[in-house]
Amino acid sequence: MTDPLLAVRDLRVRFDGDDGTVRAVDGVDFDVAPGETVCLVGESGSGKTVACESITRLIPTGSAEISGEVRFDGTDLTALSESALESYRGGRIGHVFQNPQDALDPVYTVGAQVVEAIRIHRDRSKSAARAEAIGLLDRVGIGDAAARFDDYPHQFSGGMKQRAVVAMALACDPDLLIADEPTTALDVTIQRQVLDLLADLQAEREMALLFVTHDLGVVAEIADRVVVMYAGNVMESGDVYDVFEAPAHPYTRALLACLPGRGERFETIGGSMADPTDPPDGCRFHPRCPHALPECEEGDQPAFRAVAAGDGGADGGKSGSVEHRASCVLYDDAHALPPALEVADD
Ligand SMILES: Nc1ncnc2c1ncn2[C@@H]1O[C@H](COP(=O)(O)OP(=O)(O)OP(=O)(O)O)[C@@H](O)[C@H]1O
Ligand code: NI
Repeated sequence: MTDPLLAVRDLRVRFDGDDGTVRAVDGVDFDVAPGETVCLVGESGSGKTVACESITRLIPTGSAEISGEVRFDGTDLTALSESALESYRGGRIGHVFQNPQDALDPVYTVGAQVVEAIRIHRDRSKSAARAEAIGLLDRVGIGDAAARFDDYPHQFSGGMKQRAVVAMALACDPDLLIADEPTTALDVTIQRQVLDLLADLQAEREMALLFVTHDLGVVAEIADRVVVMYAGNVMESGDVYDVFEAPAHPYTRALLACLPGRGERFETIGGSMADPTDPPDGCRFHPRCPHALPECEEGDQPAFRAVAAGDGGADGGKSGSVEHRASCVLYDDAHALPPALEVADD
């Protein structure tokens, strides 16, 4: 396959808290290829945000201990100094967060903030940057962008603020856009528009998109590849088609069974998220897993195994470049269990 643009290996992020060490991300591996859309999914608290924010070290390192490798276009970002990393942040790597409010400064006009996002990494005259900013605001769907340029954030609706934040993230034409639940804070009707905008921009700019969501409907729609996280670990990853057609890990199956329209029931996963200060041994999901075996309770999170070919990747070639892998003993050589073991009644 093409060399990944982003390769995350054994990423671990720990916070020291009053109640002990929070193992927010506990050995995560995933890749994002150039121009690819990768969705990170998982229940609340599974470590999606922390994993994304560690890529460009947006997490203050004073409070967190980050280890592992984050290779972006061949450079290990974890080894860079703060100032070297700043040239990536908002440069080749753009970010869009859940709440546009947090990304905009209320005391500056929207236009000035887009100009600033352009000029921080690029040598542009004020007038050239202004023209570029208006073009960007227009592109993200802000009507009459030249007139709205001098508005303050409070004069924008929530959806327009998020569009402006997207414009800022695009200011330096990033190779990778990281969007962490970018539509969650918006009204439902607006969510769709912002999602469509991101999908269009991704295609038009051939930009890779790392998209965090817990909405599997959105994943099915936009992802090329899906990475399923639980309790700071990746449980399963693969081409979105393979993972949705033939979810391998019991956790993924349980998540998918929660999707309306999948199977007979619309259910929730029983039990609660593992305690990040004291996660269970073995597979983090075993206390909630309907298929747990005694060996699932011991040791580390199981190693990744390739999920048997031909279990649903019925398209044969299409998804051939992305390996479908699961961290589950059921895919271990010792267990020749049929991978199509059902969780939901579908
Ligand atoms: N600054 C911090 N200090 C201590 N613990 C933290 C900090 N930030 C996150 N955590 C903990 O790390 C774990 C992972 O959090 P994270 O926000 O990455 O989850 P998430 O998958 O993004 O969830 P959500 O879907 O709710 O956004 C949680 O247990 C959270 O409480
Ligand atoms: Ni989050």
